[in-house]
Amino acid sequence: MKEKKRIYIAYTGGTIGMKPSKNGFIPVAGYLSETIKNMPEFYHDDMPEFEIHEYEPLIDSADISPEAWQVLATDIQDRYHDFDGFIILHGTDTMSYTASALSFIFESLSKPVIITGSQIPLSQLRSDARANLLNSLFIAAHHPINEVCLFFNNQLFRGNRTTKQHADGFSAFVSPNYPVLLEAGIDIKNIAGKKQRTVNTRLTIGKIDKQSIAILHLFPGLDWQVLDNLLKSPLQALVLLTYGVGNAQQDPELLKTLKEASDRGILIVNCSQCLKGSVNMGGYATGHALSEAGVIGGIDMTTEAVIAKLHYLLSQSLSYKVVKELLTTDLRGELTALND
Ligand SMILES: NC(=O)C[C@H](N)C(=O)O
Repeated sequence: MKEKKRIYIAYTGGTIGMKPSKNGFIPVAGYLSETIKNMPEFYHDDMPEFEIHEYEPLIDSADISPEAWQVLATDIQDRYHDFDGFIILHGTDTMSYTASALSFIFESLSKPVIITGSQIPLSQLRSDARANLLNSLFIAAHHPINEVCLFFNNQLFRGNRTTKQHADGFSAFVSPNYPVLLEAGIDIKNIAGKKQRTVNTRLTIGKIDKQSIAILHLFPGLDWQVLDNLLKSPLQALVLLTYGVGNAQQDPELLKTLKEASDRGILIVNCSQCLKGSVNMGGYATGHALSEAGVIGGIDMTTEAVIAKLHYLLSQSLSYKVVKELLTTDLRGELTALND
């Protein structure tokens, strides 16, 4: 008989393992593992062996942080040699941020890492957790894609390309600018997943700390004083959510404020408010003016990927120039390089 693959499950919290209480769903220690023990399908002959490591405390993913990302990455690094693949059980609210952050922190990943969760707890009727976890385990063992992936509602995505699009539907995630990697239907269909041999080399991980970053969503009538105040705070980077392909109001006051901030060494990244498509500051005069003011194009990265990338890059000892360059460089498949 073929030896079974071994999968490590890092259980951080989220709805998947929650229990109903009089104040709504709450994470309860031991509850998820107990529920799984009573589900024979997880022990089917075709399923891999798995070990669940429950974090303490279990959290709602609203409480995730760069410090917690570092703990998670170190945990996986410590167990890297003992397992064939890794699953992270996580709340959906910030799942795309964690998937993006881990993609950057893991600097030499050659085994599958799949992050998943659910909209309804595993123990509840009509839960999506059973399918999400069963498929994640099955895929990690039998269809490994050696990168940080996110599995939800029968689709395996590149983690750093995802965003949460639905607050209460089962199709909670989309990958607006990159195709689905695998589709779980009657068969597991490979769409854009790159198959590579799983090798047991050492996993190198990078440092990640909390950095001073802000996001500003442009809208008609935005008072520039608000932006000015934000840029006066001890800020390292600002993500500017602009219109369409990266356009902003053609107001000299705005451009002057941005130019001064970027001259002071604040990184200003231009991301579109649109879900799909890419920033191209050469497209319109309004966008061109931003690039003249020192604003960096976020290309087709999700806001989650940009935030994670900024936390990661600013945690390395890199010069402003190098960080600026790496922001627009494809590090882990998070952006479509302009010549692709
Ligand atoms: N579906 C979920 O997991 C939502 C939950 N609030 C969380 O993100 O932890």
